[in-house]
Amino acid sequence: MAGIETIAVLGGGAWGTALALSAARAGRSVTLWARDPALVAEIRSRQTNRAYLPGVTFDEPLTATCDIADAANADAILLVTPAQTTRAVLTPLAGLLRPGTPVVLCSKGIEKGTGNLLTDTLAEVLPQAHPSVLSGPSFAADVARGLPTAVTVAARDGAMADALAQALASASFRPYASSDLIGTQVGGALKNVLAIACGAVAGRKLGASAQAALTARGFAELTRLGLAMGARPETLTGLSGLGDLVLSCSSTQSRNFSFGHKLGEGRTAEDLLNSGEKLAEGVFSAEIAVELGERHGVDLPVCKVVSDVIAARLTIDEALNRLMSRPLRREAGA
Ligand SMILES: NC(=O)c1ccc[n+]([C@@H]2O[C@H](COP(=O)([O-])OP(=O)(O)OC[C@H]3O[C@@H](n4cnc5c(N)ncnc54)[C@H](O)[C@@H]3O)[C@@H](O)[C@H]2O)c1
Ligand SMILES: O=P(O)(O)OC[C@H](O)CO
Repeated sequence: MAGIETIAVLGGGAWGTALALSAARAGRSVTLWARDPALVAEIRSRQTNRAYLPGVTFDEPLTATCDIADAANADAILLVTPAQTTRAVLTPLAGLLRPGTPVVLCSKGIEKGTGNLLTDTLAEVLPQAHPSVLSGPSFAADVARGLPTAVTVAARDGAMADALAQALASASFRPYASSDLIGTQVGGALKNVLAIACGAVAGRKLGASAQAALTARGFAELTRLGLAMGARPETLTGLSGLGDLVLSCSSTQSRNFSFGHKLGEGRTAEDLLNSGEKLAEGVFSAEIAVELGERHGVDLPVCKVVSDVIAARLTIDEALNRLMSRPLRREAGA
């Protein structure tokens, strides 16, 4: 397999910019596509992205463009826009992408309306692409600053996953290759929903014991759904599953945890969404995760209460009562 030298990153937000910087540090030639001409101008003139990565000056030069056609000929494309925009962002590449080009989905979510994992959407829009996923415990601000990070990079074909890991690896960024596309995506999508639940527990001041219990029971949900959908157990206990769950369920740096924290303090989801809160993917994935669970015959009680709280069908206290009054059961057979 030929080496991956040129990389196009689609998405000029926090994670897209951080991954572009990280790939440049790894020695790749990187083009960042963003839809906002003002941001592209800022990157070209100042090598900064002050709105999404305040305080970070790029240590490696990035080429920026507003024309998505400039991305089509790269050896690999990283898609890093919000999960619900995946279809719209990929569609213009349909007639441009060379067969076999790896498209690495770096967003974490499930497509509303279809219940698709993002690789299913990719297969519908760009069937010629080689489907790949990057996920794991990694805050954009940490990666942008070159703090040590490890992630999972999965591709349909293990040799492609190895090539992508090789291309993205640097002294501070360590990808582990995998061929489990399903497991890698289920972990990233569900941890966002579960982080909202843990944030709400913290915001409602229910205690560290409750937060740990919810993290563990959340992991049981993530595992049940992942296995029912065909994930490998070792992926679910790896970086993109348990690793990312632990990070997001314990840190106020997580936007999903932070969103939940504000719910716990009494704000409503509608109010938060209307007041320009930062992107919290779990808000959009919660309901569809519950639907996926129903489709696969899997019970997801924590995701269900998160979905109900977001839709204002339940208060935080009612959610707690619902979880605590469920019939007792054996832990292993849950
Ligand atoms: N920020 C992180 O630490 C982090 C880490 C890992 C994964 N992720 C995932 O990466 C994805 C993106 O997150 P982010 O942190 O970069 O979000 P962000 O809010 O910082 O940036 C999102 C970017 O997407 C752009 N965008 C929105 N809609 C678009 C559209 N229709 N077409 C083109 N561009 C559009 C916005 O202008 C913005 O530049 C999410 O799925 C998130 O879960 C984020
Ligand atoms: O800020 P969050 O909650 O979107 O989390 C960012 C990353 O997904 C953490 O791995």
